Formats: sequence, structure tokens, C-alpha cells
Amino acid sequence: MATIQWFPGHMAKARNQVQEKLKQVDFVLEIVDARTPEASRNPMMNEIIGAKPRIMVLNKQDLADPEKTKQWVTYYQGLGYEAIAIDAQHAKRLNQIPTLGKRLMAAKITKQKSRGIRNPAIRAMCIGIPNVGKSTILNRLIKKNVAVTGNRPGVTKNQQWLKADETLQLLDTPGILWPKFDDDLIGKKLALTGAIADSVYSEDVVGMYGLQFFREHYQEAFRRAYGLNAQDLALSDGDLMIHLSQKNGFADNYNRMAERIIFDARQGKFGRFTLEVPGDDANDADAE
Ligand SMILES: Nc1nc2c(ncn2[C@@H]2O[C@H](COP(=O)(O)OP(=O)(O)OP(=O)(O)O)[C@@H](O)[C@H]2O)c(=O)[nH]1
Repeated sequence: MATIQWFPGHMAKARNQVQEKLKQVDFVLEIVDARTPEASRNPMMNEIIGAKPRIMVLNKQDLADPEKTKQWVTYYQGLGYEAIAIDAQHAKRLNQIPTLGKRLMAAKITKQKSRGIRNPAIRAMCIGIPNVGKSTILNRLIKKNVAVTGNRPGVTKNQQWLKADETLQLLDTPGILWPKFDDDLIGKKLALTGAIADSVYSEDVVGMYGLQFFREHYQEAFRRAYGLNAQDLALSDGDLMIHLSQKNGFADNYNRMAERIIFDARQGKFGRFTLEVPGDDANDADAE
């Protein structure tokens, strides 16, 4: 996994690259991780995308809490975007994306048809921070080997358009948009879901965040996963970490227990989870 480079110079470059490509598309597929829909967005995303129509794609829905995913979809729809939750890895609901795209671009399609264009094209690109599933989505949408269209007037030379179907064309994913995690909580969420390299945050910090989060929000699953009783659950966070460490044979090596919690969370041992709900974060870019 790539390391994070959040430098103003890098970001300005990535932003320019993306903005340049944006001129060539009709709408954007903004991909986020359904477990962390806001933390997994580049904070400049709204500024970058501007008024372009957008479909918010909450990917990895197979790992996220279904109830919270519904809340997020409703939230984004309320902001005026199309929104959909998918599981790109298992190709679930991906075929809804072209349908939504056509709905979003209905006026353009109608106009082109009225001019006698039999197969009007609508164009989009996927953008999102690393690891949210952009490549998986793109590859699935174009079903790998579908032919690439050539140059067209008014379009940058040699630009490759990938066909999802007769109407929807996709631009290969542009420059890299890193997440920003000067807010510690965002960093911990990204670390717990494996969106950023494990070397960025120490495991004791991320593991403790996991312990606190799961005992509070998914207590039954957490209790069952570690065979905890009511007395255990009455312990403070620190004491519970010590207890779990001893119970799991790590003695006073609490870092190993912290690592285990991170591992177990990613493996789904506490079930499907979502680390944030609409409106509960200072990093909510749309609420500014
Ligand atoms: N469980 C699950 N895993 C997924 C899903 N979509 C993608 N993945 C996995 O997430 C990881 C990252 O997917 P990529 O498609 O490489 O993500 P990307 O956004 O293109 O990443 P970069 O190339 O780093 O920008 C891979 O291991 C995928 O198999 C999904 O819907 N569910």
C-alpha cells in the first residue's frame, strides 16, 4: 500500500490534473468507502468537482453496517447527488451505475437524440482516495476487454475512453487524491479500515480506538467475539485492554492485543460496521 504524502505542492498538482480531466466528462463517480464515507473523502473534493453532476458511490457495502449505509445514501441524496451503495468486489449493484448515469444525464441524451445522434455518449470518471476501489469498479464496469474508443474532436489527444456500454464512457482514473488526516479521528478511522498504511499510526492508538468504538457501538458483537461478561464490560477502556490482552495470552504486551483488535475488525469478527453517521463529524465537507 502506498504511503501518504500530503504536501500542498502534491495536492495542487493532483488537483490540477483532476480538474483538467474533469472538463472532459459530464459527471463524476465519487467513490468512498461505505464504512467511512466522510473520512475517506479528500477534503477538497467538493471544490474540485464543483457543479459537475455527481453520483456518490459507497463502495465495500458488504463490509459496512446496512442501516448506516441507508442513512448515508439518504444523506447524499438530500444534498442533491445521486447515491448508491455497491460491492464492487462481488459485482453487486454495479449495473445500477450506468442506469443512474443515464438518469442524471437524461437532458443531454434527449438533446443529442433530437439532433439525430442515435447512440448519444455520456462521459464520466471515478475519483476518490487510494484504496476505495476505483480500479475494481472501473474494471468491472468496462468488463475488462471492452474496446477502447479513439480520439474525438475537442478531446485531449490519445485520451482513452473505456466503454461501459453503448452510452456510458469512462475516463481512466486521474491523479492521486490523498485523504487528509490532520484530524486524529479521521486518521484512526482510515487506519482501522486499512485505508492507510499500518506504519502511519501506531497500533496501540488504533487498537484502542477500535476497542472504544466497538464496545460502544457494536457491544453485543464485541462481547461475543471475545467472550466478555457484564463485569468485563464495566471495566474502563484501559483495564479492558489489559484484561483482553491477558485473556488472549499476550500477557502485558498490550500492543499485540491492539493489533489483534485491528485484525479482527478487518476480518469482520465484530460484524459489518460503519465508523461514522451523517452529521457527527467535524470533517463533514458538505456541511461547511
Ligand atoms: N470487501 C470489498 N473489497 C473491495 C471492494 N471493492 C474493492 N475492494 C478491495 O479493496 C482493495 C482496493 O481496491 P482498488 O480497486 O485497488 O482501489 P483503488 O481505489 O483503485 O486504489 P488505488 O489504486 O490505491 O487508488 C482491493 O483489495 C479490492 O479487492 C468491495 O466492494 N468490497
